[in-house]
Amino acid sequence: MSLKLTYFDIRGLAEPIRLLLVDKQVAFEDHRVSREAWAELKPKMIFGQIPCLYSGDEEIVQSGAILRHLARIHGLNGNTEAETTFIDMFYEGIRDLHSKYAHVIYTCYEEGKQPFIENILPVELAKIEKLLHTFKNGEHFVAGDHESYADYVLFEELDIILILHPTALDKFPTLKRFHERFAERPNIKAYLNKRAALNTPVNGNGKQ
Ligand SMILES: N[C@@H](CCC(=O)N[C@@H](CS)C(=O)NCC(=O)O)C(=O)O
Repeated sequence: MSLKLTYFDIRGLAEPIRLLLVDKQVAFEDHRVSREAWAELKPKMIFGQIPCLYSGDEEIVQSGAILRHLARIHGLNGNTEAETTFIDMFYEGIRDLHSKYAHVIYTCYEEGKQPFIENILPVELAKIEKLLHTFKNGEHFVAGDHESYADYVLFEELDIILILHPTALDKFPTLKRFHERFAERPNIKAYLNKRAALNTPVNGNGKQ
């Protein structure tokens, strides 16, 4: 089955999907559209937005749906209903933090960055760290012993938070260790090195 992931040449909402595919060594075309090409493509998209994963004849949009689709296929969606529910819950919690992050990045970076770092980030990270302790004390993966799609989302979120505020995880040792461990996974590490050389922007407006 041929796979093509269409998104802008930024990390944004596609990056956890790319990380999952790279880590699991799933071959895919990493199709990055320019703003000019996007004007033509937009009307053809189901919700007028990307990322879009083309899987054979199937066209899948909505980043969460893409992640869960891949998670079901590659065994990254938990082994029991309770695990799957926990993974989804964890994912949605990170999405909430990401919405707050994206609000600052896209609407009020200059005046909003510092208040976000001081007032919002510690509160949100504390909740996520607490939840990460649920299985195996957070020493392995979100769902305990085995990987899930939420790991890729958590890693990317922590990674971009560290760009915004390099000491953000200093008071959150479990999150910090998770981030360090995940970055050392061989396929992830190779991808991160390649990405660093390309200097892929984090967000669409150049703010990070
Ligand atoms: N809920 C969607 C949101 C997708 C979205 O906001 N995509 C943005 C890029 S991050 C986009 O396509 N922007 C261009 C546009 O709306 O014309 C998802 O999770 O995939």
